[in-house]
Amino acid sequence: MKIYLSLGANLGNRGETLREALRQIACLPQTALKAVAPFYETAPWGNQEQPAFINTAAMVETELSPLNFLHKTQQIELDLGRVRHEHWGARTIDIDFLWAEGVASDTEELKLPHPYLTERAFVLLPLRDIAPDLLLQGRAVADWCREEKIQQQEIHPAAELCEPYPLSMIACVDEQMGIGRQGKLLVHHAEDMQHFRQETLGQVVIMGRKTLESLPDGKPLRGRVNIVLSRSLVRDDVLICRNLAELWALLGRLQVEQPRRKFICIGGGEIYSLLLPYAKEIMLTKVTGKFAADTFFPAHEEFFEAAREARSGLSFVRLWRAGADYFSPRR
Ligand SMILES: Nc1ncnc2c1ncn2[C@@H]1O[C@H](COP(=O)(O)OP(=O)(O)OP(=O)(O)O)[C@@H](O)[C@H]1O
Ligand SMILES: Nc1nc2c(c(=O)[nH]1)N=C(CO)CN2
Repeated sequence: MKIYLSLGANLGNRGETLREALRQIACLPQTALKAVAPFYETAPWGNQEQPAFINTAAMVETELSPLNFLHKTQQIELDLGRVRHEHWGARTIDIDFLWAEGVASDTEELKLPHPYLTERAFVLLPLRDIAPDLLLQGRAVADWCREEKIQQQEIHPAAELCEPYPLSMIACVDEQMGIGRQGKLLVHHAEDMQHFRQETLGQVVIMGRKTLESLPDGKPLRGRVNIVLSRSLVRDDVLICRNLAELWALLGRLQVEQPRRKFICIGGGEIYSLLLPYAKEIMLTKVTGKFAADTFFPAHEEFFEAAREARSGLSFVRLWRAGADYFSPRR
């Protein structure tokens, strides 16, 4: 069954809370996350004495019953720290059911379609991004969005990543998943250098301090936006993020500037481990042999092999996170 959801947050790290909620929804049993709308910054509706919200919409396909699915999303709300609960008031996270295929319900616990579905721009505009033709009371979502009372409500694209898994990773590994020894790559393979260049050129690369220092002359990579995750580094030829919250804020701004750029993590070991939970794609170059590495690429059982190409004695493997094949329209 298809279910459309509305998600909102106006306390804490709003964007990351929404992405975490989406990741948890994508992991629910018998459920696939199929579409996620861009995130919007929205003025509070109802009680206006509260901070602005970030809102989005999502579509899942689930074999769970609507009530069972509702209980699961309520548990996710609790896990993400939703404590205070006043009607139409501030919240860390709110997950509302908007519409479920073939289901009408009018109990206290579950009202479907959602009673205010056609009243609120923060619900309708994200929904239009993923389901413009969905019929609500006989009218398409895109048509509802043209209503004057919807047009008057304050809502703007948010400078936020909307994809729950926004990152790619690229690495060259030996047979033991080793990536380096004593701060250096295990092998230098011209074909792999060419592949790395091709995959990263024009994109945004994210690395740790040690990886930056291991680049030729310790300089940033040309033709790419270089981001370094480091608590202490000070220099002005790269963008520096002190923690993940700063990284998400920076990537959100970069995505607004140029929506089609990829965010590619290029290492090293600690940064791969830190960022793997947010990756949807891994590009691994596999080298035959064992090179006594002291640094390794982390375990990644939640990924499956989507493509493989053998060239010049190397295997170029593309892995994809299971369940991360959702659609996310670009603005
Ligand atoms: N379509 C629905 N989606 C989510 N919760 C619903 C729905 N219909 C009824 N409920 C019930 O509403 C309660 C949650 O209400 P909540 O306080 O989140 O509403 P609200 O978000 O403040 O208001 P609104 O639903 O108008 O946005 C839960 O107990 C839930 O069982
Ligand atoms: N902009 C905006 N306003 C709201 C929201 C929300 O998600 N976005 N949720 C509310 C509780 O239902 C009340 N008001």
